[in-house]
Amino acid sequence: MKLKSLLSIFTPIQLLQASFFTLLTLSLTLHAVLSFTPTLLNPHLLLLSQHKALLFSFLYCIILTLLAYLCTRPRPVYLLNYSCFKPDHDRKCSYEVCEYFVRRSKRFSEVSENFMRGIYLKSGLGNEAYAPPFIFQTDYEARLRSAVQEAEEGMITAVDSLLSKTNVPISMIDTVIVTCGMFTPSPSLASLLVNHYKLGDSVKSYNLSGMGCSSGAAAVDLAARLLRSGGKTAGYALVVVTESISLNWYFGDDRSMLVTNCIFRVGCAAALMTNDGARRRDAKLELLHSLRTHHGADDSAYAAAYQAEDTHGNVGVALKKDLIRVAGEGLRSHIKKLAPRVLPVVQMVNYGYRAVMGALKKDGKPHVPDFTTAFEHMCVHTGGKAVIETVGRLMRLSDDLTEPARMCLHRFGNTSSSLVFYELAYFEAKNRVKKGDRVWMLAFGTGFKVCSLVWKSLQDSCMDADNPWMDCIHRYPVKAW
Ligand SMILES: CC(C)(COP(=O)(O)OP(=O)(O)OC[C@H]1O[C@@H](n2cnc3c(N)ncnc32)[C@H](O)[C@@H]1OP(=O)(O)O)[C@@H](O)C(=O)NCCC(=O)NCCSC(=O)CC(=O)O
Repeated sequence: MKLKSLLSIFTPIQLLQASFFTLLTLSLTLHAVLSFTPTLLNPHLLLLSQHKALLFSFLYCIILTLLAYLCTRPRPVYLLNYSCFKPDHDRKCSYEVCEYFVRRSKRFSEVSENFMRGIYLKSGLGNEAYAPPFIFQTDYEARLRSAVQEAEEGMITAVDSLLSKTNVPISMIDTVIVTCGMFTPSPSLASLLVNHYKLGDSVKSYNLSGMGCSSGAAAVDLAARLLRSGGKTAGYALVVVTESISLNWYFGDDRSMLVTNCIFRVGCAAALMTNDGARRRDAKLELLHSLRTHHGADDSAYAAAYQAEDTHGNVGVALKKDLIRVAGEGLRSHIKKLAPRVLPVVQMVNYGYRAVMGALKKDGKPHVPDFTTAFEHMCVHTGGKAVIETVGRLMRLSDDLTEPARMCLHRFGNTSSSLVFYELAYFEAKNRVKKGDRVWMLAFGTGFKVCSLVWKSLQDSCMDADNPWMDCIHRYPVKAW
């Protein structure tokens, strides 16, 4: 660690110059030693003296390789901590609340009411996921005000909680990234945070939108890239992953759009990331890999989840039935890229061998490597019952491995891009994460994107006081479907 921080003071050119100088000094020293040593007394030195050119080239290569490794190795990025928003108890959206809202709003046909009831009952959602504030208003009208309220409540609560846990002064935050897929007010939600916390004028803010449920992973990836490119100075990036579903409630009769109403619920997570090596001992996780694959060049993948107007002009997000196939295809191609980065050598060799044999036999059955050898914990995308089932089937994951995803869907619904943090919180609430464990977060997003974050745990986890599972973890796991 000390050597690394010492080396980071120099530019690569200076390091190269230093390596030449070291080589020259070494050569001269060795030459002097060999010239003055009685060769008969030391046969090893005699051998070296006869192959000086070889020896020096060898030494030179070693030094250069070492320097190249140290210069190009990405700076570690840590997740200091994170917080998940848990709305008030009275925002719980039970079956009765849904039924009451749907009937009283008088905005749906009887056929649509029956369809939503059927989907809701089969969805895997329990009675405790949270609805947006407007559902509890008497006029049942979603307005800009309620959408801002929904986003603001989640962001401020999660960030307040995070800052009090991490003891990082506001003044140290130099980057703010907010991701919110479907709601883009002006000024942006990132600016809302800058204003609320009175952040300094040098803060860099980024506001991502329209990127679907994988944008939480994309925001973490962006934060890591910014922190790594920031040179030697220690930086702190606040990443807020939220969604505001108020203005995206669909009032119409298109079935694929009605599915959205049934599974999306309120959620938000805030994470503080840093490249400050001095905070390593306080950090929860270190980011080992991030991988994003975009499958939007394919028309059916692009259209799998799509915001549009229905035939009567009502705006909604259609979750096409084809989404499940698209997610499976995307995942297959994603893990081909992920495998070489994370799998142990033995698994990789086995995977390569099976892939070659499969291609020779042309049996059309792609071999899926055993990712349980690469990760101790998996936060599988909680996009919906069928999404979890597809990931489990495709990757041959046991029910134990998809348990956190199923429980997350049951307790919080599809909270969009923040869902992987709710899953991490589940692992922590169950005290399952130990120091050194590797955690895989896998998220899908409209577009169609597949994103992976691979973390290493830096400490044995325990349940933080603000863990969203705090008051209910004793009841989980339950049978969700
Ligand atoms: C909706 C479900 C809970 C339904 O559960 P089941 O599979 O048990 O039910 P089922 O297949 O019998 O379907 C019940 C009825 O609903 C219809 N149905 C199901 N899915 C439909 C859809 N997407 N569009 C239109 N109709 C649909 C079926 O045809 C059937 O109608 P009939 O009875 O008439 O035959 C599940 O299919 C599911 O989880 N789907 C995936 C949801 C999804 O797309 N999630 C991704 C969110 S997007 C995301 O996470 C990423 C992002 O936003 O970026």
